[in-house]
Amino acid sequence: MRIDIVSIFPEYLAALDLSLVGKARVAGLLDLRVHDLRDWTTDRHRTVDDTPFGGGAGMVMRPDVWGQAIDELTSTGPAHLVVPTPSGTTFTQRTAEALATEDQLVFACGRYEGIDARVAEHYRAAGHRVSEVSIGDYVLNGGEVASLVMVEAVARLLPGVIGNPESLVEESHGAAGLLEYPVYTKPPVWSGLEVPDVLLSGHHAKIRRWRRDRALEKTAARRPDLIEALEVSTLDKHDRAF
Ligand SMILES: Nc1cc(-c2ccc3ccn(Cc4ccccn4)c3c2)[nH]n1
Repeated sequence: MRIDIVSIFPEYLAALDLSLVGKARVAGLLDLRVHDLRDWTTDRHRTVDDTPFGGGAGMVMRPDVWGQAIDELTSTGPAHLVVPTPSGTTFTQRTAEALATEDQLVFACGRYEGIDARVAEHYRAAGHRVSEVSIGDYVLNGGEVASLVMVEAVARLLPGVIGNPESLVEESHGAAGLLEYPVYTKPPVWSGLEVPDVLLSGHHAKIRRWRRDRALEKTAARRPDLIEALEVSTLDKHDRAF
C-alpha cells in the first residue's frame, strides 16, 4: 500500500518514522510519503489560504493549491482521498479495515477553518473515493493528528506489519466485536494485588472462558452499544447470562 500525507506542517508526521509504522516502511511493507503542501504553491509567499466567501472568522485553504497537489499524487492510479474534518463520518475499526484494502490513500491535512469544500466535490466528481472523516467529537487545530491516528490504525492491519496477526482478533473492536479482557504479567503479586488464579491454572478452556466473560462484562458495562451490535449467533448460552 502507498500512503501520501499532505500538510503545511510535515514535521508533525515525523512520528510515522518510529516504531511499528517506521519498521513497516523500512521493510517495504508500506510506502508512506509525507509532503509539504507549500511545494505546490507558485507565489513568492507560498500562500495556501485566503479569506472565506460569505465572511466569518479565520481563513480557508485554497482549492487550487490542493488541486495541484492531489492531481500529482493521484496521477499513478486509483486513490482514496481521506480528508480529516470535525464534520466527518466517525472513524471506527470498520473504517480502518476498509481503508486497509486500498492500493493508495491520500490524506489531506487541513488547517485554519478547513479546506475549500470544492476539493472533495471535485475529486468525487472525478471518480475518486473521497472520505471526510472525524476521529471523534472534539475539535483539533488541523488534520495532522487525525491522520496519525488513522494511518496507525490502518498500517497495523496490513499483512506482515503486526508480528502476531492472531492478536488482531481478540483486541478491542476487533473481529470478536468486544472490548478486550484485562491482561496480567509478572510478578504474581504486586502492591498486595494478586493475579486471578485461573490465569495461573494452565487450564486453557477455563482461561478462554474467563477471558470471554471479562470481555463481555467490560463491554456490557462500558459500551452496551457494542453488545447490541453483536451478532446473536456469536453468543453461546453462557454468554447470554451477561
Ligand atoms: N475529529 C476531528 C478532526 C478535526 C480537524 C480536522 C481537520 C482540520 C482542519 C482544520 N481544523 C480546525 C477546525 C476547527 C474548527 C472547525 C473546522 N476546522 C481541523 C480539525 N478536529 N476534530
